[in-house]
Amino acid sequence: MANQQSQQQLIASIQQEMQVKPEIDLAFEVQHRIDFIKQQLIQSGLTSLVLGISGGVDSSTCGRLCQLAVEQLNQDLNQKRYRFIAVRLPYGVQADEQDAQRALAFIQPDVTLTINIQAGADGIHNSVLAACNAAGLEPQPAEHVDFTKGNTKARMRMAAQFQVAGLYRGLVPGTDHSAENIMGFYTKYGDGACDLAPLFGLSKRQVRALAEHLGARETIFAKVPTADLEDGQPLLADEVALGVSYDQIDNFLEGKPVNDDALATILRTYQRTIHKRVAIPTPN
Ligand SMILES: Nc1ncnc2c1ncn2[C@@H]1O[C@H](COP(=O)(O)OP(=O)(O)OC[C@H]2O[C@@H]([n+]3cccc(C(=O)O)c3)[C@H](O)[C@@H]2O)[C@@H](O)[C@H]1O
Ligand SMILES: Nc1ncnc2c1ncn2[C@@H]1O[C@H](COP(=O)(O)OP(=O)(O)OP(=O)(O)O)[C@@H](O)[C@H]1O
Ligand SMILES: [Mg+2]
Repeated sequence: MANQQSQQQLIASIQQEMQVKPEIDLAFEVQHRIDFIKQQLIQSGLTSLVLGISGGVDSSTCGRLCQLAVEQLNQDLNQKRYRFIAVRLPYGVQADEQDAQRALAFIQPDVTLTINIQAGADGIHNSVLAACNAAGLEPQPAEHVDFTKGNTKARMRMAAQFQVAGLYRGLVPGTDHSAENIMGFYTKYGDGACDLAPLFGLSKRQVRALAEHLGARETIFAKVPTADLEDGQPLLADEVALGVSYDQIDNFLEGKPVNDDALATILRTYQRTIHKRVAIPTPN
């Protein structure tokens, strides 16, 4: 009984932290998030937004919101002061490149850059392995090596976006929403590193609904989510990696019924990833 009560309290506190509304007004959410982006840009004194566009629904939605934000700012000022820089960041040739091109066509960014992260990611990855080997550290299983290399790819994308932002007086938005945030399903200081997170407070299905409302085609708003980080498992679906469906995660966030297995996975994963959501620990 006491256990049940403490689990209910834990669920309620996570739901409160994630800030997802059970129902949303799409037009309101779109303008609210555009206003947030505009305000962050004005407050920073910077003039660009720089975001990686993968072809997935999260960056498509966030990218379109960014483009609309700079257009509104420029219109208000009656001059072209602000711009959105979309960045394609393939590792070599991306298997779903066509989706990325469709995303760019939907976003209509002011500027598009393509930066191949393969040389950078391979370079640091191979140097790390060589140094560990030279020091006599024990070799790790191939799958584990590939998994950690995947996080290096995400951090290489982060480095590229922040360098563009540094060069062109920009902010780097992140695409993390509450369904990823609750699961800590992002690379710490990789795609988790950003200056603002315009999609926070939305479940995955709400992000899809925003994309559809913004005029995205079904190929974009219904695309199967993938981090696509591992060499050995290209286009691995998030839901396979997570061991739970976004439908169940969204139900949890929106206060709707969730099955017992999904609930256990969500609570366990939330607790395992607390370190990603808190401030960096420091001694007192
Ligand atoms: N308890 C603890 N307290 C403080 N720090 C702790 C910690 N446990 C790990 N850490 C630190 O965190 C590191 C592990 O975190 P991290 O490097 O993020 O690695 P990790 O969480 O193990 O992996 C990232 C996961 O996010 C997924 N991902 C990444 C990027 C994008 C997307 C996407 O949806 O597109 C998904 C990826 O597929 C993978 O499943 C450890 O190496 C350690 O430095
Ligand atoms: N190949 C890539 N090119 C450019 N940016 C990328 C690439 N892969 C990942 N990113 C960046 O990292 C972010 C995190 O990836 P994530 O997979 O969570 O989002 P997504 O691909 O936009 O949507 P989904 O989660 O539905 O696949 C992306 O939103 C994007 O900003
Ligand atoms: Mg993706």
